[in-house]
Amino acid sequence: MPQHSTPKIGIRPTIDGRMGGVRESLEAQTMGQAHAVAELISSKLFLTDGSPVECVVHDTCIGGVAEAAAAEEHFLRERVDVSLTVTPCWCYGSETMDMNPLRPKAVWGFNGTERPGAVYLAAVLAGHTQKGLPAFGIYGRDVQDAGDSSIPDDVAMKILRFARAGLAVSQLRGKSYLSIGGTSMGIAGSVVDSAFFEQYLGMRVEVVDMTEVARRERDGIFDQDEYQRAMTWVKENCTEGFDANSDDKKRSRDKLDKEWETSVKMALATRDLMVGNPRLAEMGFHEEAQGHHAIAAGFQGQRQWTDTYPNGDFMEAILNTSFDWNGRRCPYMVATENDALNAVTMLFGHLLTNTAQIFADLRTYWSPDAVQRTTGHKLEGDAASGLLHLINSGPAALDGTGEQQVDGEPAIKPWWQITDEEEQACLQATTWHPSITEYFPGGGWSTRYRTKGGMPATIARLNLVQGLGPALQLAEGVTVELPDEAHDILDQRTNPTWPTTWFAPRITGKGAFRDAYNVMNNWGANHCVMSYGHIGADMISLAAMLRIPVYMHNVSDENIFRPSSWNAFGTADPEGADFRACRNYGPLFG
Ligand SMILES: C[C@H](O)[C@@H](O)[C@@H](O)C(=O)CO
Ligand SMILES: [Mn+2]
Repeated sequence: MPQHSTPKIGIRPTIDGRMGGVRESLEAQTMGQAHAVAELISSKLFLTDGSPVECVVHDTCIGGVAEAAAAEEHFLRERVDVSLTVTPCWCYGSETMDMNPLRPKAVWGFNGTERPGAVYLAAVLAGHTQKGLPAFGIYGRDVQDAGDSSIPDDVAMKILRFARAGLAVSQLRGKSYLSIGGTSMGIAGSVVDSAFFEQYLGMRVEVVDMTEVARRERDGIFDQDEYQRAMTWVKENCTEGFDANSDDKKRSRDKLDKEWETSVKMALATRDLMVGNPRLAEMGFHEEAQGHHAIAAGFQGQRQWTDTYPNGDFMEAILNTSFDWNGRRCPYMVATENDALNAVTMLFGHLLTNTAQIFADLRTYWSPDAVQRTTGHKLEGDAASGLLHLINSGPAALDGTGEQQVDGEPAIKPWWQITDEEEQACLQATTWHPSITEYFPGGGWSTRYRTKGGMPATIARLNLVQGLGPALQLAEGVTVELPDEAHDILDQRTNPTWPTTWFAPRITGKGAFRDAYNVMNNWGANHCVMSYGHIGADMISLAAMLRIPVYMHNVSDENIFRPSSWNAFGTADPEGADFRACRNYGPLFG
């Protein structure tokens, strides 16, 4: 099996190059600042496999171009895909700067006045702006004393936001999106655009026909032992719920049992197609064992597959979840209906948080009046402006039940922080139902749950706009729990065999956030992704690194952190400036 390296963050301590007093007096402080930043990042940030993020501090301070070149060679050897330059003092701007065009970069200039770190920061950022190499500038609000080795909170917040976004870029780069099948029911997001993946994400698109999944099922090309274990686990942990089909559309028990078997095999086959499996090599399937190096995938399903075979609901739901019969593990990002643009949005959310993502249709905006008319319930508090109904067959991770906890509140956690009890609670809050035969003639098992209320969450969507390119939209808000009776009335109007999340966007009174109706009305497609937490600001930093403008968000101005050159495209209207800056720079890998 091929081996792959993990991305690292490079720390560049830059220094005033004048020897004979100035440089020597600053060496210890500059190196100390670099190590403090490395320590901050490695103690707070983790890769998706749960390992702490490694930082590479260049072994010498960088006082001029020879040392800058040595740092670059060092970073290329170590797979440093993200760089953070730190300094407390004046340094020679264009001689010390990181000029690698693909590497997201930031500069922290110490806010002190004994030595002019902020003057260097401004000078080097001017260089970055002038040369078309955007860099994030970090300048603490309050002056620190020369000997102060601490990292102020506002600086730490920006360092971590930059690092999270930069690591997301580096984890995308070089990977594949695996399109299993083609376009589903005319959904534009599943018209997979290779050029977008290549130019904006540094990824490639791999395509396999859905018949490959059928072949693996037919010929038993999956780990047979694992399959047995998975079936036992499913019988113990996946509780069957009601069959919502009319009597003439109900499928026989024998057929339903076979659908379970196929569903589990589909999960094994899809995962192996994405990331490979050494067990397949032991069985003689050496090519299959390698997989497609996919960090995300999509399964067309509807209609050609689902008209004949069980749908992808179990496969998508379980792969997107943070655990299965093998215990807790990193969730795979698998989009239903092969909606590649939602898959990318899931990837953004996942790489920024290490958590499972909720893929959903944005089915309905329920106004307070409509809810009151149909249920008698009055929406109040977070829901006063109305609710968005997130629901879809299949791919919403079981983590979306909200049965994990942070500080006693419903949450979705990185897979390595989830406890046995929380895993069990997610499974128990979920029931599995025979899919609706009229929609899915080939059958399959759909998940049903109801997300707990009170979770801070962000919904997002990447759209492709002809003539403009990609554009991201997002809305921070909170999940809402309706009283049982009201929930049931609204749920029964839809497909009650699918998971439901009631989401209330945070209303700002401005633009698309005048009210919840306008959030729905301005959504760019049929799908969205819900991520745990308020991650809009992190998404905005990530989008800027990739030169993807964000056209609708409710993140407050103080939390927006983009490369400093964005300011030169206009400061009064940051949303408009973002479009101009992204257009000016063009796609990162294009
Ligand atoms: C069953 C239906 O075809 C649904 O899958 C459909 O409404 C969608 O999810 C569209 O995104
Ligand atoms: Mn859908």
